[in-house]
Amino acid sequence: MTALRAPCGTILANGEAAAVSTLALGLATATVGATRLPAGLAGAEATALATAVGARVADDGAGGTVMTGRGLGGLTEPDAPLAVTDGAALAVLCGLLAGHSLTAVIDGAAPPDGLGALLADASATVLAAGDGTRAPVTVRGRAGLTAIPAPDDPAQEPWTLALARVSAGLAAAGTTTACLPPVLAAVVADLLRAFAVPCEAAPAGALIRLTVTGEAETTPAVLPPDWPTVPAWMAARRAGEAPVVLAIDGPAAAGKGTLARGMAERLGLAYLDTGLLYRATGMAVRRAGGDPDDPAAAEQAARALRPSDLAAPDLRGEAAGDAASRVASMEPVRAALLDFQRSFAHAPPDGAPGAVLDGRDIGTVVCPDADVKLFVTASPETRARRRFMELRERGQDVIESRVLQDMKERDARDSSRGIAPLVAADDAVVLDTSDLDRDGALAASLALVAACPRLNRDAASGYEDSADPRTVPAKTAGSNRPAGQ
Ligand SMILES: Nc1ncnc2c1ncn2[C@@H]1O[C@H](COP(=O)(O)OP(=O)(O)O)[C@@H](O)[C@H]1O
Ligand SMILES: Nc1ccn([C@H]2C[C@H](O)[C@@H](COP(=O)(O)OP(=O)(O)O)O2)c(=O)n1
Repeated sequence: MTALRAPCGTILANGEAAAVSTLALGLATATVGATRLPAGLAGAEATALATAVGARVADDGAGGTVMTGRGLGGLTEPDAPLAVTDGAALAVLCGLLAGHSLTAVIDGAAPPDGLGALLADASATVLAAGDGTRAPVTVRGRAGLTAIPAPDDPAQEPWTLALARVSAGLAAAGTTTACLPPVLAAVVADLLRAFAVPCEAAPAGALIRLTVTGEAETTPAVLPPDWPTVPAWMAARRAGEAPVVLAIDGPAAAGKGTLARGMAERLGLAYLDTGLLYRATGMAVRRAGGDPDDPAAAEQAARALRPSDLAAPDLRGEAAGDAASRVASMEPVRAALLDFQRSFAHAPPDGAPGAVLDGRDIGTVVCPDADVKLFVTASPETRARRRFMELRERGQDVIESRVLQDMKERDARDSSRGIAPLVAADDAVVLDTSDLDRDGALAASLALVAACPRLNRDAASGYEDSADPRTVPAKTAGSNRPAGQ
């Protein structure tokens, strides 16, 4: 497997996808009952592995696979070496096997550094050939693993080992924590929840900390053919519930608007580009012949602002951006625009079940209680390039180095102002889009929304009413106790 695709684009690539696929088959084989794994998760290698450790595997008739597992601790000892072509998948597999009283040889990929030591902490043994970095690997597992503590600085741990710790933790008493990159964490959290494994997600710097409860009573998951996807809870939210608020902040041309619009469209939410309010205010001052640095003129323009002013055709240009950045540093202007933004968030137009707002201070000032906070960023050079291309496509005659310089000045002004400066909220997830295309950034953000603990908890009853049963985890049949117990 080279990639795991969400409906909106590639969500995990290469090793990450192989590791998630292995975790999925591990969960399926450790659950009594039938789980349908979509085609993207159950490739030939995963299917062969599941069969070799005792799961029953059948075609689901739609390109996917139905795996019938034997329960936690119920895997059987393979009678031949297991073939794994990816080192991350190998690490996850070793973690899964570590909780079983069996010995297995795994051949193919090299084990990641530190895997043996990590699983030794859980009381399992991993023996690697030669210098310990080459295949084959022998795992001697045992029932009743100890949960492996996270390292002192989890951010320094490679994600391969963090995920191996999660897979070993499924069979260990107590909780296991692992810090993973946001998209991977969200997909893993979604997968664990689909099998009813208790899992909490919380931001930890640029990573997400997952806290996973081991020895949980799992139930067979029903994963939709296009998993990973956003669960149906958004559609299932009932009238009268507090609107969902998604706050997206970050510097200029980081991709906030593109992302916010995409999320609003996918989730059926209303969208407010709050930068437009400041742009319209700045341009109103300019059009009246005033100076955007004049606080009295700026406040007056902010108070006089009407929703129809946001449709003015000249608000997207750099002149408007510059004027906006100037009026935005004035407290009375911000106060005058605050009500408009909060009303939009708390009573979204057209009866939408929630709102996405993008700006600079949504997560910190406008909506500090937002359900999900993203701080979208990218390197100044990347952002300047994007803005340059955007302006050039609009027929404007611009010089890239000048755009970069203007952007750095605006960043400095937005970040250093005394009031509502551009900073990430403590509880925001930082999403760096420098190496993500539009689809990748959207997929990552939707996955984060899908993993938001509060929204998932709120949505628990909504699942039952959902018109789309594909994302409803089956809660009725099966458990993770081995058959006959
Ligand atoms: N992830 C991305 N990769 C490449 N280009 C992007 C990405 N996100 C946005 N863009 C482009 O960059 C420009 C700025 O994006 P925009 O969403 O307006 O940023 P912001 O709202 O943060 O100022 C637009 O031309 C947009 O199409
Ligand atoms: N919530 C907000 C939104 C924008 N601003 C300011 C900061 C920016 O310099 C200007 C213009 O913002 P806008 O998001 O439209 O600008 P970019 O598209 O990111 O270049 O307004 C703000 O201070 N608070």
